[in-house]
Amino acid sequence: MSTEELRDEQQFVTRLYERLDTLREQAEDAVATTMGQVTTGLQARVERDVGVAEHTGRLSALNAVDTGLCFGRIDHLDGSRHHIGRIGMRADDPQHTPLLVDWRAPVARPFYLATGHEPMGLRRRRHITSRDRTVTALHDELLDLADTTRTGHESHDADEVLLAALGAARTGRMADIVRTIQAEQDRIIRAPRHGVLVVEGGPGTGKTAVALHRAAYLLYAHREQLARRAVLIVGPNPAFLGYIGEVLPSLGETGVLLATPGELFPGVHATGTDTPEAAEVKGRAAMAEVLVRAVADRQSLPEALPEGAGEEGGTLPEPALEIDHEEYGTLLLHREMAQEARDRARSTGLPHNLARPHFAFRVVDALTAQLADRLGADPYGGENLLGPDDIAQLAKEVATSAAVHAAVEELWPELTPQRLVADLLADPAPYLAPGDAEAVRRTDGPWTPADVPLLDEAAELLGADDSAARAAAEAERQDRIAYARGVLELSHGSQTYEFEDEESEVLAAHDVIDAERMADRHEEADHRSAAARAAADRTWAFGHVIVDEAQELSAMAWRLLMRRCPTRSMTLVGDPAQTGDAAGCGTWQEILGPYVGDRWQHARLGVNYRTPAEIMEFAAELRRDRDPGFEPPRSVRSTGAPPRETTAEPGRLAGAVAAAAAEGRRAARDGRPEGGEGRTAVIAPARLHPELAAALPGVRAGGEPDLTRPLVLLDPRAAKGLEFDSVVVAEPDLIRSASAYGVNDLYVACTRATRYLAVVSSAAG
Ligand SMILES: Nc1ncnc2c1ncn2[C@@H]1O[C@H](COP(=O)(O)OP(=O)(O)OP(=O)(O)O)[C@@H](O)[C@H]1O
Repeated sequence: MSTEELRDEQQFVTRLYERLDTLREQAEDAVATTMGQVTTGLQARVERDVGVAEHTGRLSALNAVDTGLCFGRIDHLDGSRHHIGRIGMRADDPQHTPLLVDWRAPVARPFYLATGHEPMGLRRRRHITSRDRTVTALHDELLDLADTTRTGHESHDADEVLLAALGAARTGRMADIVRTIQAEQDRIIRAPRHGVLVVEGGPGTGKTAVALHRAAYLLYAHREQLARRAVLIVGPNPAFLGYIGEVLPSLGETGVLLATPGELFPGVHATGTDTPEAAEVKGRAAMAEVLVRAVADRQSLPEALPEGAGEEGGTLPEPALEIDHEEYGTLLLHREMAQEARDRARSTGLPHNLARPHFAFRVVDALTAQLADRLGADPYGGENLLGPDDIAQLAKEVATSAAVHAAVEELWPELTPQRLVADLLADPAPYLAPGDAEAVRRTDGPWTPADVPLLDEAAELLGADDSAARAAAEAERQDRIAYARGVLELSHGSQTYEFEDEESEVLAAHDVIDAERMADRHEEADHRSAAARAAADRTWAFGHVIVDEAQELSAMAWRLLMRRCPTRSMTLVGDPAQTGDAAGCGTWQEILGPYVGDRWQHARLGVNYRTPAEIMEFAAELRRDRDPGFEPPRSVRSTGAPPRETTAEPGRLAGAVAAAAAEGRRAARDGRPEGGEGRTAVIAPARLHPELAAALPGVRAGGEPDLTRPLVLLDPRAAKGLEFDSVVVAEPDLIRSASAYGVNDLYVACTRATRYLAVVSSAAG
């Protein structure tokens, strides 16, 4: 190995870290100075907030990229070269010479795509491996086959760096793949932002990794728009979100909201669970229609008055609502009057709560006319004796009457989504077939994830009368715009935090933003990040939405997500063979057709980077019972070790699982020159957890699993999207056949391991 090359590279990397430290210090100073500014007046506060947000954003990006700051170099045929890293950096010289190219910059692309066949102008590609700030290895690939110069670091296996990454001990937290993105993945990561892109691929093909790197890429390429509108990433459960939560920060990106579908209705914590039947019924597209009917049914008409009631003291000729006006005595709201008011209110096309004032207005109008007839009637049969002023006064007295308010409330109540959905679930019989109604009936208990799309749909149908709040917000915004004009002058010299590669310009604020957009940015700086504000706002429109495990979402959940993304700029990743939830939709066309017709793109990933070939073949065989032609993705590695299948004596399951887990932990640890004990998971049906937890060291049953512990116990559904060095699957037949699971869940469970899989069944007996 050429020590000279290594030394030169180390010198360069040391220089990069020195520059990083300087930039960091500058950002820290800038944060401290800006925060310490004594401000008086709104303009000064806005200026300070803009500054603090800008500097803290830059500082957190700089803090996050310390590990593996620079990981590659490309040498061009013309003799020029670029170092590739997590962020772009320029030297502190008058020319701002580029030092490090951001991996997302177009200049960096050949690092990921060039091959001997298509070298893209490259002579050589170098992978730089470091530990902390020390360069530990170089791997060079020669792309110009005519080149005879050698560095002594030529890699004999082009996949050496990739295989080392794949074989590394797992930590319970997903790592980024920025050093080793493969060509098929790179094309998806950098696909255009607009439109819907579906990424399909079997287990371990990098769908999640690609989706996260795509988010980072889009935030880089469209920072202005996406920083303001934020990116939403939807994942199946909280454990999964915890598992992927560090990838984007390690790429210097924080403007992203991670959420499960059950977390997308602000103010509601969906802690309950549904039976599979209930979740399936609640997820059907037909529930949207059910909610429309439920709302319409709450816009009611007067029923016949009881015998003896009414003006003449006898049965009324038609149904009417009796209203005891505080001053004028009994008023009668006839069914016909109410119907007319209801028709007019409905014809506005407004949501229920917003149409309510229209209904109330008509009712007041009709009752005023009734009262005027009564009070102003000419005993000699002439015209009504009341003038317009008298009638206006009467209308006021009708409109402010508590009794009239109560009548309006009875016929057209103000509704909250929570009340509507709770009432519907308590009494679903009028809307659903008997079996379905039985499945969803619930009179109390916490909200469930499947309730959330119903609540959101209900919120759409009901609307909230927030006109006063909106008017106030708009007035405030106009103020900010006025002050932003002043700030733009002041920030003449400030730059966005693209201190990047040579492709991107160094943009001064005044070049790219006008006062209005600046005002919006100030609003963000004022309080929270766009992602935090988006989390609290049901009507937020995200700049881009990424859905992982997209095959799990119900039709109702899709309706919710589409509302959050009116531009339909979305990336959906999933694998229909891993669908567990009965509410999960059918084909992509069925899912997307109602929203975008056939205008969506499809990309497929075909290489499994996680699961060794032997384990993958075993898992695929499980599916072939049902689907004889099933072909899994091709594994990039093989270990030579087939999965271990053991049978426990009756009553000894826990002991056998514990023994397999202990062996799994050894397998996770052994033969690692770089150290690390790895992670092991026992995946078993939830009802076995108490018994198994008692036999597994340091493991608890119930609660959110802590994936950073060396050994965890998981339900098959909770294992979705995760990975471990070693996995023990307990009672596969139970997973395959239990009503709560199915063969897809067993397939998911068996494809989580990077090294070792054991399957433990109880002997029949
Ligand atoms: N190019 C790559 N370089 C290094 N590691 C990679 C690469 N692509 C994928 N991996 C690794 O492969 C593993 C599987 O990736 P990921 O979880 O994204 O797959 P997936 O398709 O979402 O799987 P599943 O559908 O089973 O959840 C992860 O450890 C990921 O880091």
